[in-house]
Amino acid sequence: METQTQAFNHLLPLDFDNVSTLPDSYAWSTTNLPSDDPCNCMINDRKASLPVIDIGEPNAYDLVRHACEKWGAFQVINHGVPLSLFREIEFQTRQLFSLSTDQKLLVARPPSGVIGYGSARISPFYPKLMWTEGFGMMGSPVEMKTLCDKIVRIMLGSLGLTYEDDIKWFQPLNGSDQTQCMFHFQLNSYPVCPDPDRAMGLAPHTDSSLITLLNQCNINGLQVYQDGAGWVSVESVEGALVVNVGDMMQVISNGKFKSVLHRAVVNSTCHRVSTAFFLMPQSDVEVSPLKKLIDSSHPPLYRTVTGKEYFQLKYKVFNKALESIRL
Ligand SMILES: C=C1C[C@]23C[C@@]1(O)CC[C@H]2[C@@]12CCC[C@@](C)(C(=O)O1)[C@H]2[C@@H]3C(=O)O
Ligand SMILES: O=C(O)CCC(=O)C(=O)O
Ligand SMILES: [Fe+2]
Repeated sequence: METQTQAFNHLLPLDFDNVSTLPDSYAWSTTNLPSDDPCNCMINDRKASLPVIDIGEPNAYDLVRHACEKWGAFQVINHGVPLSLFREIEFQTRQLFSLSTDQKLLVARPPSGVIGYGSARISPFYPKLMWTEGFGMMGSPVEMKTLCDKIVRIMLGSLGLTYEDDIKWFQPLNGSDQTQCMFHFQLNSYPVCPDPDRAMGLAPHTDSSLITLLNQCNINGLQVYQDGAGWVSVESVEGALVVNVGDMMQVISNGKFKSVLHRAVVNSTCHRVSTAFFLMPQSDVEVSPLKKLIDSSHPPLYRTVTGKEYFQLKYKVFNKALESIRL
């Protein structure tokens, strides 16, 4: 049973600025754990490169499809989002996290909320605390909405689908009032860590989104899990965005595209920040495998679920959420 203090710890991050040794509550184990145990923070030095795809290229459809089937993620370039926007977002993110803890706690995220300052929402599912602090908000710059529109269009197109014909609820992302998508914008901060090999930035998880656009801000830390290879570092590419396949995309693609298991590790030399845009269905939207992907030899793998129902499930059974809606 969690003590009140433990429960409280899950909510509010440490004041990382005044810590010279890793507190035990933040010390993860690398010994006597299987390599694929989510609590094993062992950093292997395996390098495999996530595909870097120019979405302006004619063969982008095939490259995106292969990456989503094999990795559940890829890096995108020639995406049309100005570098100046990335730099401005990163500057403001660093300004925010450089505020004093008291100031940041003025906008603390409520225990079951998603908006505001606090520790990762997935903290309660792990025995140790994570070396991170985050700030969540709703909404997103129009450039990111447009890019999501482009990327989802390519992902669906690679399966012979279009969102106009096949996902009624996914309307053009240019502000049309029928759209039933929502955007969660997450800022992540990973302060310099005194003992990074025994700490965890953001523990293994899949995103609940359709897709997530992640900017590593030119400092490595993201790792994706690949069967057979284990944890693989994603080399940060200047100006590129990482595209994660989320749980909702695994559902609508009827399992063709895999929601990528990923985590973030920390370092002892620089304060890393990352920014992530989550493209989500609205709470009342019914999400299910797309009809054109179902036939006599490809039955639906998941039952219909609303956005709200899935998020509630995710924060109840966590990494068993997709399994729990399996048909
Ligand atoms: C829109 C969402 C995705 C998210 C849960 C949330 O409702 C708001 C916070 C999001 C975030 C950001 C950091 C990683 C993550 C796993 C988490 O703990 O909170 C994601 C959640 C998710 O994708 O399930
Ligand atoms: O900081 C990172 O590289 C990963 C962040 C992440 O996975 C998330 O915000 O969902
Ligand atoms: Fe994530």
